[in-house]
Amino acid sequence: SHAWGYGPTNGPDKWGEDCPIANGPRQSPINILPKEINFDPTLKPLKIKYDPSNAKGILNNGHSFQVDYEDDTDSSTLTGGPISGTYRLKQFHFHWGASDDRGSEHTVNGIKFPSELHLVHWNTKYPSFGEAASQPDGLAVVGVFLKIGSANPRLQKVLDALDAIKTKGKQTTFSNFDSKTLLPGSLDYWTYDGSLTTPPLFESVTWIVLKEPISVSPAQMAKFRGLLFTGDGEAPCCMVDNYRPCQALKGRRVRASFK
Ligand SMILES: COc1ccc2c(ccc[n+]2C(=O)c2ccc(S(N)(=O)=O)cc2)c1
Ligand SMILES: [Zn+2]
Repeated sequence: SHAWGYGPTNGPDKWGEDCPIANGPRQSPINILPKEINFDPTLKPLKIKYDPSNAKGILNNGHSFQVDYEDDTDSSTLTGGPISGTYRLKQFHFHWGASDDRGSEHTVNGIKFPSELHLVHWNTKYPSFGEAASQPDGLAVVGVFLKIGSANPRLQKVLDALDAIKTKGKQTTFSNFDSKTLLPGSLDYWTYDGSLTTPPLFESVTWIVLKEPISVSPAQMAKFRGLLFTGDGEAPCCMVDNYRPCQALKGRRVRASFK
């Protein structure tokens, strides 16, 4: 089977052929309708503790780019919020569009943002990320919307590394980066039970989507769009529109940590 992607022959509408769970009961992303969401007073505040020295490298994986973290100790963790126990930061990555009118995976009242950041954490009750990735309580992903505005200085170090990883499979060292600086001022969030938004689409993710976006400038968005889905020597295909459309809620409840 040809590898999955975001094109007309291997995109989200085709993923169900290799991944039947694509039509499962807890798929992501979803459209968030704030008016239909209940404030849940039992939800705790998010507790995020990241150690900048855990940043390892930055990789173009042919679907997005990701910054990978050392995850063999509890030095970069997510606790509190809707989750119980300790989840370790594994990587963060983005999804974005070919133009500013689309690119995010989750939407709010049907509105698409130009990009969405995902910080991926795994439940330390399991021995490794790979083990946790397929468990119903295995992963917790913090989603942050990017909104067009002034240039975001916190993104600059990530963007400056992209020239070195233009094509699929390229990676370079990326050290001493505090991904906490990517978060907005408020940690108010919506949360629901969902899935990975790319194959294998495992229904293993507690989604924690922050209400407040962070800013990104048009010039910074252009840098994301300068990456390629394709590898060296292949006909170049711009890495854009690497987002999955919203999936059916199928009776799931979305909760808010704020009034
Ligand atoms: C065979 O087991 C796996 C497990 C996970 C895989 C994966 C392939 C790609 C991405 N992942 C991921 O880790 C992954 C995929 C999607 C997301 S997302 N966009 O945050 O939902 C996060 C993480 C394979
Ligand atoms: Zn993602």
